[in-house]
Amino acid sequence: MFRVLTLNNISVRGLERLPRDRYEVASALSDPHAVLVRSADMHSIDIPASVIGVGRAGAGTNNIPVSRLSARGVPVFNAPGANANAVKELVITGMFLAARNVCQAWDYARNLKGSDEELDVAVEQGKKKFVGYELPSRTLGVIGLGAVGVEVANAAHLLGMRVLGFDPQITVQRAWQLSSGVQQALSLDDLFSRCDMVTVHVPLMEATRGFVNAARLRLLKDNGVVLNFSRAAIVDEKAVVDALDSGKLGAYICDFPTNAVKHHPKVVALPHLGASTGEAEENCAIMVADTLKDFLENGNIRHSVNFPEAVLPRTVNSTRLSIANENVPNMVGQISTALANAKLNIADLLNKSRGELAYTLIDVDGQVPAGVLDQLRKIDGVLNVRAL
Ligand SMILES: NC(=O)C1=CN([C@@H]2O[C@H](COP(=O)(O)OP(=O)(O)OC[C@H]3O[C@@H](n4cnc5c(N)ncnc54)[C@H](O)[C@@H]3O)[C@@H](O)[C@H]2O)C=CC1
Ligand SMILES: O=C(O)C(=O)COP(=O)(O)O
Repeated sequence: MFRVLTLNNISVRGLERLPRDRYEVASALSDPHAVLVRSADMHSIDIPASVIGVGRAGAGTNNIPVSRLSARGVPVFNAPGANANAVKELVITGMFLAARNVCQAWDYARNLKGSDEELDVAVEQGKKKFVGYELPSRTLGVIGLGAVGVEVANAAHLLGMRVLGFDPQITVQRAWQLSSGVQQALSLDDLFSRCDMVTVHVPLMEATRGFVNAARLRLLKDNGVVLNFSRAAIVDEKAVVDALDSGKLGAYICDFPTNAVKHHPKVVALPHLGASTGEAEENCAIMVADTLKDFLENGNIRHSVNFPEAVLPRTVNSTRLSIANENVPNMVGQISTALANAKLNIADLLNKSRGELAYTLIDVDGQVPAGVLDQLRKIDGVLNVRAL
């Protein structure tokens, strides 16, 4: 029986993928094998030693202590692309909110007082304050061309905007998906200096923290717009408020209502709604539950942010060993020697590495005695051994 601890509400459609006869899933249980999480902060909690896998039903993993878990040989999984359409739709909504001053105009209208005839007069007088612009007259810069960024760039291009993209590590898969009408910016500064609107779709990490800063905002066209549906700290909020106050920025549209920005009249701050659609919640939960199940039951690794992709079909009449280890020389040699000394025959083997970590799946004919597993665990650099 596998025990799975949930730290956030996870869509039932996903949890249904973990059959009750083999899985106990609850928001409070002891010695869990795995954790399912959305945005709950795992940095501040003790993750029990029993945990062998963590699944993020979403994209960003900055709420998870990934390097601490890597050192324990624990893969962290996410659900790449599963909520990208939901985020794209809200980003495009945000562009319209900014271009047509929708929130400020709505606020004006709902606060009008008087008879309907008086309201008509106030409407006709007041509407000139909210004159907007149309998207095809503007240039959008998309920073980060991953699952969300590519969708946003393609949609904006279809709306008639000129679109520039910047992502030095774009994958071949995403480059294939990107509309050929999206032009490449050579650097962040190049992008900012050629755009009216900029939207960020990068993970929060040291390299991206505060990289929408005062110097870059100065490069943007006047009355520009910044959209941030990634993470609050990617944007230097003080610089944004200064730019809003000076008129350099016309609007900041974001998913993070911090005290620094939420009351500003030119800010629209939503309560982290990017992935909050029924469809996205289901997609993410299903994808991550399937991934976690295949890992727990077969040791296969897909969609991990710290481990290599490692998928090996199972051999009949064999025991599967999954071994997480440091990526150092002679690990496979030591592992296969230990198995040979125990007169165990290897039927199939897969060894993959990623950065400082490596992962080995081995199908061994017959049963593997517990003593052999203990020997494998004693090999210097081995982080985790399971027999499945
Ligand atoms: N508001 C919300 O509810 C949601 C927010 N997010 C946020 O959006 C982020 C992006 O999500 P996805 O597109 O699904 O992730 P992704 O991993 O598919 O794409 C991220 C892209 O950023 C690029 N990148 C990394 N560092 C960069 C840099 N310094 N400059 C330019 N590009 C860089 C990567 O090469 C990658 O292509 C997530 O990490 C998360 O923080 C994602 C989903 C929902
Ligand atoms: O997927 C992401 O990165 C998100 O930010 C969505 O977060 P959530 O699952 O809605 O708490």
